[in-house]
Amino acid sequence: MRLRNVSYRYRRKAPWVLRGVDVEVAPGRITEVTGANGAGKSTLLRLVAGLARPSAGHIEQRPRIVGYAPERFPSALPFTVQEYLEHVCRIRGVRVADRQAVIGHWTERLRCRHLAATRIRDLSKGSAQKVGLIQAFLAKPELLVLDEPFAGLDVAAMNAVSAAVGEVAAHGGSVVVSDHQNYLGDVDLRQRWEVGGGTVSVLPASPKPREEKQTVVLRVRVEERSAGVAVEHLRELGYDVEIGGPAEVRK
Ligand SMILES: Nc1ncnc2c1ncn2[C@@H]1O[C@H](COP(=O)(O)OP(=O)(O)OP(=O)(O)O)[C@@H](O)[C@H]1O
Repeated sequence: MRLRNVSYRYRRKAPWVLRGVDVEVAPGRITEVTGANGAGKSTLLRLVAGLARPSAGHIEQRPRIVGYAPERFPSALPFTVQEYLEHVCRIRGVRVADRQAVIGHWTERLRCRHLAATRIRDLSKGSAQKVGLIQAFLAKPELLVLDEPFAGLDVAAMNAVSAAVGEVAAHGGSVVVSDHQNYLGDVDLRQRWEVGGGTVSVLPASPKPREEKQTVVLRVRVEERSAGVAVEHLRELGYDVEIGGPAEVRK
């Protein structure tokens, strides 16, 4: 997908937010978008996702299935979480037979399955943010556009989102994400777009220095029959998991 000489302003005669942007989004690549407040990052992401049309220039070869999560999820929606996600599955063409499994997978992964019957307007800010992210992942996006996805999330959810972003790219999807918290540090970033002064500069993503993180080892005891599920969840959250045999567990 390519943005060719794209310019954007919100109204005729309003100041240009972006001028002559020429950038490419390649399959399997994660692009991090940075820039000061008000530089035009959200505007650029909406153009990439197809939610705004360029005032000049054009966008070619946008993938068909686009997942987009806005910076602030519109939490006044009159649905429960389950109703909303079913609705999204319907409009995104997720097969009827797969819908419950897909919704279950993502709500489990982001630890909000227990909120299925809660009305979206009654969710906490972080939980609403999770639902906003889940709807972007539901239909296996070929292009995933996330605007500050980590704002307001707890650490487990941040790890889960970071891992899910890596998976979309590993399956050949393109990902464009603004992340001023630098939380995407552990995924394989390929390029960075710096938005400023109405233009977008393409920079190689400087590999983030891997900090020596302090780690601790936790022993988690689970029933043998639940072990597979527990290991799967922990690995999805990005934790290193070693499996001890029954003798070791009983100690
Ligand atoms: N709906 C709108 N109508 C008119 N102007 C807008 C609208 N949305 C954004 N703008 C203007 O466009 C410019 C870029 O805004 P944008 O939200 O894209 O920046 P941003 O880099 O995402 O900022 P932040 O880091 O604060 O989220 C700003 O000057 C903003 O005031």
